[in-house]
Amino acid sequence: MRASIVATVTEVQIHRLDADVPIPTYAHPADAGTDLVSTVDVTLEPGERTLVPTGVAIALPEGFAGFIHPRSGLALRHGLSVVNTPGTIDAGYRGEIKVLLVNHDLREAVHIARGDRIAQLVVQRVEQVRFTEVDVLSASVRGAGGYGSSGGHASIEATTEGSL
Ligand SMILES: O=c1ccn([C@H]2C[C@H](O)[C@@H](COP(=O)(O)OP(=O)(O)OP(=O)(O)O)O2)c(=O)[nH]1
Ligand SMILES: [Mg+2]
Repeated sequence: MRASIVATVTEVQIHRLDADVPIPTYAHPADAGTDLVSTVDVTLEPGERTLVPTGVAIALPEGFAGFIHPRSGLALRHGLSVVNTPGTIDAGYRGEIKVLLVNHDLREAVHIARGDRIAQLVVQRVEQVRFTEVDVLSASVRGAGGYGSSGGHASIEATTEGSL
């Protein structure tokens, strides 16, 4: 019989700078992200970026960070994304969470209304490390290979001709 896994929930303090903003919740069990809303009406012309307030400030425990990701539906329908995706919310940050939105659509403006869900916040455990300088790094299988060194950038025509 499989042992049941009980998820532990980490409490995070939240302070609303705007009383109308809902406390973020997860839309479905096991969702990674909880949506953030805009507290302003704003229009982004094609290619434009703007910093959007969300009306919330949080106090993450040490050892955690928040990451602001785009919402895929808005990205698909409107080309709306986050410039610095994922935006990093440090555990020590007590200011208002803001989202640096960008309109990647080449033709259409994106209209954001106050209360619209504009991005999602993913809270994760993070590590700090101590860097130790060495003259030669430990060996690895990958070595310095990167930027497509493992292949996978052949055209679709090439792969359908059996070059997988
Ligand atoms: O999308 C973002 C990114 C950052 N922040 C806040 C929380 C974060 O803790 C702080 C600093 O972010 P970051 O380190 O990315 O910015 P920086 O340009 O390096 O500024 P700083 O010198 O203040 O660290 O700004 C946001 O509200 N939204
Ligand atoms: Mg920084």
